[in-house]
Amino acid sequence: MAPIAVDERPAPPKYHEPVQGTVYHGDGREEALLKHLQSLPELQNNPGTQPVLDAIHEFGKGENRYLMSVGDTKGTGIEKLINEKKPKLVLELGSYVGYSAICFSRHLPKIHPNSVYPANWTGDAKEDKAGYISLEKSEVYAATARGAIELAGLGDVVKIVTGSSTPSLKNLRKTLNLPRPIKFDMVFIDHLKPLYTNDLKVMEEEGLIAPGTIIVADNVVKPGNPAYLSYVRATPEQKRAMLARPPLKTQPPVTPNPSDPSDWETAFCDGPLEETLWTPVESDGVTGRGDPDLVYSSEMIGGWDPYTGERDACEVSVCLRKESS
Ligand SMILES: C[S@@+](CC[C@H](N)C(=O)[O-])C[C@H]1O[C@@H](n2cnc3c(N)ncnc32)[C@H](O)[C@@H]1O
Repeated sequence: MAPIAVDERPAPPKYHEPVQGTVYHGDGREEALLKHLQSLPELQNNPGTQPVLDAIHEFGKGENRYLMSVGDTKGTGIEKLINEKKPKLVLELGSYVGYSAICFSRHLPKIHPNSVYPANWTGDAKEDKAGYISLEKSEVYAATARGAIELAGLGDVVKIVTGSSTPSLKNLRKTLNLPRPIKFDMVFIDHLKPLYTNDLKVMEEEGLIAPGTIIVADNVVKPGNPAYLSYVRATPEQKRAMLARPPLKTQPPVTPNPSDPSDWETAFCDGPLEETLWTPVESDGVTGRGDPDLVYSSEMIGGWDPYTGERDACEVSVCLRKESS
């Protein structure tokens, strides 16, 4: 595993205290954000994507306006990755108000100018499809995201699917009328932290993740996700041994993050895999066994929360190959 890629830029200014344990979404701020964006004269008439991202970020600086977006520092690292790896089909878990969807999807039409985007997809398996599919549980947040994405001129490029992620993933091919196999080139996981591992396993089973897919998981330092890191850093042998054990009916104690930040690079390489035998209730009864034979190579991209100045990172895992068991 490569070391944490250090972001050389200074930490962003601190606009809010850490929000954990407080109400930091769902109190009307997302609807207020949409109204605000739609009221700004400079965002009407195709302003491009950056002014919309800047306006979302500015709004989030206000009192009780913190937004749980990926933000600029981690976002820039992922944008670099997109421009380097040139994914055609990108899947996101957790749209929220659309910041990451705008930030990442804006590169697709430049990289793949001749491809067909979701607004014009047909069922034709031979079609040269590109696009950004984003899953969001909340109708309210999805409405804000759609509005912001329209203002950014990306309405044809991004498709938001509302509903709980796990059943949405099970039904995704049908919902989007996509042929099988349909592998996504990149997946951005940024929804409910305990769901990361179960949903990753569901995507493996559904063939949405396969050799070549790059998976970027946000917030693996703040608040952290030891079970997820253990899964993507485990060997096929470790995963097979784990699957031989019965599923857990209750959530086991969550393993804490390492106390020394320099340990992040190697932490969880032999981590709490047993925690992934528990399926959160939010999975709506869909249990993922996953494909233990998939081999990943992982590294972290460092950055900061865009408003609190807390250090955070994304785990970038490349699916290298499928080992025969
Ligand atoms: C951290 S925010 C996403 C931020 C967004 N990716 C960005 O960077 O702009 C997490 C989002 O996941 C959504 N979410 C939570 N549980 C979900 C589930 N089971 N299925 C789909 N979305 C879910 C929340 O409603 C919230 O909008």
